[in-house]
Amino acid sequence: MRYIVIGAGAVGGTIGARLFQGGHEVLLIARGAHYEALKRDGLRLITPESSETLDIPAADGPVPTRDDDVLILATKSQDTIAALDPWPADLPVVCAQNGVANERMVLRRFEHVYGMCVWLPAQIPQPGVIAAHAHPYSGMLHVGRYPQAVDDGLAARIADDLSKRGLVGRAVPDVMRWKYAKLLGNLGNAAEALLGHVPGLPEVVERARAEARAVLEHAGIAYATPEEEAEVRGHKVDARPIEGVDRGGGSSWQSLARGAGSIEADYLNGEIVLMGREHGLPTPVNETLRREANRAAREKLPPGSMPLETLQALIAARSAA
Ligand SMILES: NC(=O)C1=CN([C@@H]2O[C@H](COP(=O)(O)OP(=O)(O)OC[C@H]3O[C@@H](n4cnc5c(N)ncnc54)[C@H](OP(=O)(O)O)[C@@H]3O)[C@@H](O)[C@H]2O)C=CC1
Ligand SMILES: CC(C)(CO)C(=O)C(=O)O
Repeated sequence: MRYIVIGAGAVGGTIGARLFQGGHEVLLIARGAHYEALKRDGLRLITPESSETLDIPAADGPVPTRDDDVLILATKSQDTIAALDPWPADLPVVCAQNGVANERMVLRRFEHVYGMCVWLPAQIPQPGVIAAHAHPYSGMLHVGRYPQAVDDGLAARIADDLSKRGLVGRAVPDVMRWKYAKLLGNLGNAAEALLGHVPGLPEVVERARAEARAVLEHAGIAYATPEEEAEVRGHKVDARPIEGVDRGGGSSWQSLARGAGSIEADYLNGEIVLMGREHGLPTPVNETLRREANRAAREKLPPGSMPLETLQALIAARSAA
């Protein structure tokens, strides 16, 4: 089996590197300066304990495919459709992304779709370099068929392959339940990106999560419980410092820091806004975070550019509207 990692950035680069170290055939798909560096110098994987350069094949677009290829999609959600467009629809696709919208988007064109719940803090400190901040495992990955559990053996095989080196893979029958739980966590991404690490951040994040829990409950959507998540916490897949690498924040923070011009908020806070609208529930906190994060990305503002009081006032105005 060959793993083709589409969007070999922070998450895709780590997964590709760990699979490659585990002895699997891997092809990284990247673009721009990151692709040029991967092609020229190989992928440098830095962890809290080690730094290793890996000579993993890379391409900057689609290649002739084989029957035993598996596509691991690791772009931001807003890039899902464009990134998959050139690839043949008969290949299995694993959505190694946050949010809960990608699998359904992908299922429109691809028949064999798998979700992956990604607990894996990482970043691209410079082109060609991936910093994987958790240790001793770089991450924990729950994987399962979407929309329903079909025991075709592939999820179990992928979980085994991931577990060979530096990652914990788990095949599960209910991957979206895990992804909804992770979505609750990622509602803090936009707030962190907008505010930076100010003392008022946890309170804003908790308000966004409380709003989301009410929406999920109303919609009858189950998500993994904190008790179930204990195994994830047990593997300590939270970010640790790496000497010489500054990890300012999570993936949305990184989008602003890079001046990427887009951010994933429509698929994180925006998912709660969408469900709130479908079920007639107000979601002013998530709505404000979604809108303001998009504006900050569009205007290429750096992380932490919004004062807490400004955000609180915008949320209050939205709540009163
Ligand atoms: N970073 C983290 O710690 C974590 C991230 N996640 C989730 O994982 C997913 C990926 O995030 P992350 O790894 O941070 O994102 P990154 O931006 O680091 O990596 C995504 C990569 O995909 C590239 N890309 C986008 N479109 C294409 C395309 N059409 N062809 C080739 N390459 C493409 C991007 O290039 P370019 O920069 O040019 O756009 C970028 O290099 C997101 O859903 C995120 O929420 C989950 C857990 C932790
Ligand atoms: C949980 C967290 C913050 C881990 O890095 C993440 O999922 C992200 O950065 O998007």
